Amino acid sequence: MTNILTVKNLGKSFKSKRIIENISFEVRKGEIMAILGPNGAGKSTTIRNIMGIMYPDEGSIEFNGHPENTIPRQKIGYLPEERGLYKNVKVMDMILYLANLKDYPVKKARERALAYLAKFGLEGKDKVSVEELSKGMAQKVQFIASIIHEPDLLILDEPFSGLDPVSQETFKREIRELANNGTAILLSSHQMNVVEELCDRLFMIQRGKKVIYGTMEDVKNDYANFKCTIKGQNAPALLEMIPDVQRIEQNEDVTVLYLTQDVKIPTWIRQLPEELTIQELVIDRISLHEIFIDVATDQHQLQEGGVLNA
Ligand SMILES: Nc1ncnc2c1ncn2[C@@H]1O[C@H](COP(=O)(O)OP(=O)(O)OP(=O)(O)O)[C@@H](O)[C@H]1O
Repeated sequence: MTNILTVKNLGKSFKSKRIIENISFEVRKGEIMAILGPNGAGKSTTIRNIMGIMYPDEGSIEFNGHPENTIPRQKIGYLPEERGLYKNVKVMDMILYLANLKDYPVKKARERALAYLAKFGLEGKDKVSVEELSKGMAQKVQFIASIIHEPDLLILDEPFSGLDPVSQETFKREIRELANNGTAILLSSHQMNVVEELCDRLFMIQRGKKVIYGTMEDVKNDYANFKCTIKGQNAPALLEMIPDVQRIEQNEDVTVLYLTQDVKIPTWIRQLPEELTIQELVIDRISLHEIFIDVATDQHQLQEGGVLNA
């Protein structure tokens, strides 16, 4: 697949503090790539460097074959983390103003804006001023503004925050459709269930450094260890006898045993102590949400270098 964006060995410091270090990844045509990490990990700093809002101290950024200083930024769409639209301007004027900044034909932008407003349930809001919109409505308008000019690369920083579940579904559908039509999408989100469902690949960053990079499938295969949930009153001493357990969590009569990476489930089940009280038992893999928590709290034993091949 064609690389639309190539980020190589990006590094940035503020004063003497290293914020991001050796960040390298690609975003390909037609894919949804997630950039994930705990608060303060360096996601927005990475995005701001890509957008040319700040300049990297080290490394390079290439977009569609263009090096950093010649990137045609009108082919990039950006929904920033900080939402901001001019308050006393009409919705349509706002969208057309932003389309014009991207050198996009006004007539075409108006047609697209009306179609998108209708798609997002905002028919008739084109003549309303931005300050009359609810937070979710304003976010939809800002999303429309970020895609109005048919960008090749779309960068979405926390696109789902503040949206109700129905609007989240609408956004998810639209983002998938844009990718299916060839847009390369880089998306930052803290909602792991949405990321798991929507994204093709992910890049996880912690304290400014890459910790996981790969397809959703590879990440799940390599990091989503099995966990066993047992319902029944069991003494900690008995649970601690069970082999291949990395961590035990107990909450009243529910115990979750987090298993080590290469455990063979049929063999493991046969080793469970006879005395164990089992009213219910479920074995499944941990979710991306749990992988994230493990990585962010340094509980996961990452492989050497901690990185998958993307
Ligand atoms: N202009 C700045 N000056 C100094 N430090 C900064 C500046 N911008 C960001 N930082 C620091 O850089 C680090 C990374 O911040 P960044 O906003 O990139 O994180 P993030 O991963 O996007 O976090 P969040 O999930 O909270 O949005 C933080 O420690 C932050 O305090």
